[in-house]
Amino acid sequence: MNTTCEIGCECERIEQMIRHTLWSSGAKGFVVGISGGVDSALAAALCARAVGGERVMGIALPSPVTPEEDLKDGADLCAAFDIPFLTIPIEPMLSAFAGMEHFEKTPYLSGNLMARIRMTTLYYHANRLHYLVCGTSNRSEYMLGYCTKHGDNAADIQPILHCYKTRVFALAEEVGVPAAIIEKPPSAGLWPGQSDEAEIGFAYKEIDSALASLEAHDWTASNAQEELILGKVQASMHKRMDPPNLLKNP
Ligand SMILES: Nc1ncnc2c1ncn2[C@@H]1O[C@H](COP(=O)(O)OP(=O)(O)OC[C@H]2O[C@@H]([n+]3cccc(C(=O)O)c3)[C@H](O)[C@@H]2O)[C@@H](O)[C@H]1O
Ligand SMILES: Nc1ncnc2c1ncn2[C@@H]1O[C@H](COP(=O)(O)OP(=O)(O)OP(=O)(O)O)[C@@H](O)[C@H]1O
Ligand SMILES: [Mg+2]
Repeated sequence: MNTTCEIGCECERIEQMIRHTLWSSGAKGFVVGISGGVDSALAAALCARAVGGERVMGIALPSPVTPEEDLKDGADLCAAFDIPFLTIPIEPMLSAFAGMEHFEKTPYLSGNLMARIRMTTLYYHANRLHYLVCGTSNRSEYMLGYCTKHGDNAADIQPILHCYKTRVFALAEEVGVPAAIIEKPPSAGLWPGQSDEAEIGFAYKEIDSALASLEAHDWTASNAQEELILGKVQASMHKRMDPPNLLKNP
C-alpha cells in the first residue's frame, strides 16, 4: 500500500468529520489548547485545514513550569496555519486554589489541577466565542487512561482519538507540523522534566504494538509487557465510561 496516500486519505476523513461536527452543531469554530506538543499541533492543524484557520482559536495556557520554547513552538504552529493565538497564563488561577483550606502542594495534585484549570479556561472561551472545544487525546493515552479525568480529556470533538501515538507523528508530518514539535519528547508538562514514556514505563512504539495486539486478541495478553499494559487499560476503565448510575434501571 502507498503509505503517503493512505495517510493523506486519513487526514481528509478526519477533516470531513470536523466539518460535519461544526456545521451540525451550529457553532462558529473551535478552541484548541496549544501546548507546543504534537497532539494539540495536529488537532489544531486538522481543524484549520477543515474549516479555515480563522475559525480556530489557539490558546496557550502556560503554568510557571512551562518551558519558554513550548510557547514559541505553539506560536509558530498557529502562524503556519493562520490560527489566531492567545496566551493566557494560568498562574493566577493556581494561586487562587493555593489559598484554599487543605491545599497541598504536590506535583500530582497540582498537575491534575492545572489540567482542569486549562479545561475550564478553554470552555470559558468556547462559550464566549460560540465555538466548540477541540480535544487532542490520542488512542494510546485514551486506552491507558493517561490523562486527567474531566481535564485534558474533556472536549466536544476528538478528531485524533482513533489514532495511536505513533500514527499521530505520521499524520503530523503529513500536514506539515513544524519539525521542532514533532521531534520533542511527549510530555504532559505538569512538572519539570516530566516525560510520558518515563512515567508510563514504556516507549510509545511498545505501547502501540501491545495495544494493537491486545485489541486483535480480545484483550488477552501474550507476554509480560502486554500483561502490564492490559492492567493499565483495566484500571482506567472508569475514564472511558459514564459514571455508575441507575438511569437504565430506575
Ligand atoms: N474505579 C473508579 N471508578 C470511578 N472513578 C474513579 C475510579 N478510580 C478513580 N476514580 C476517580 O478518578 C480520579 C483519578 O483520576 P485523575 O484525576 O485523572 O488522576 P490520575 O489518573 O491518578 O492521574 C492522571 C495521570 O494522567 C497523566 N496526565 C494528566 C494530564 C495530562 C496528561 C498528558 O499526557 O498531557 C497526562 C498524569 O501525569 C497522571 O499520570 C480519582 O480521584 C477519582 O475521582
Ligand atoms: N501549556 C499548555 N497550554 C495549552 N494547552 C495545554 C498546555 N498543556 C497541555 N495542554 C492541553 O492538554 C493537552 C494534553 O497534553 P498532551 O501533553 O497529552 O498533548 P500535547 O502536548 O499536545 O502532545 P505531547 O503528548 O506530544 O506532549 C494538550 O494537547 C493541550 O490541548
Ligand atoms: Mg504535551
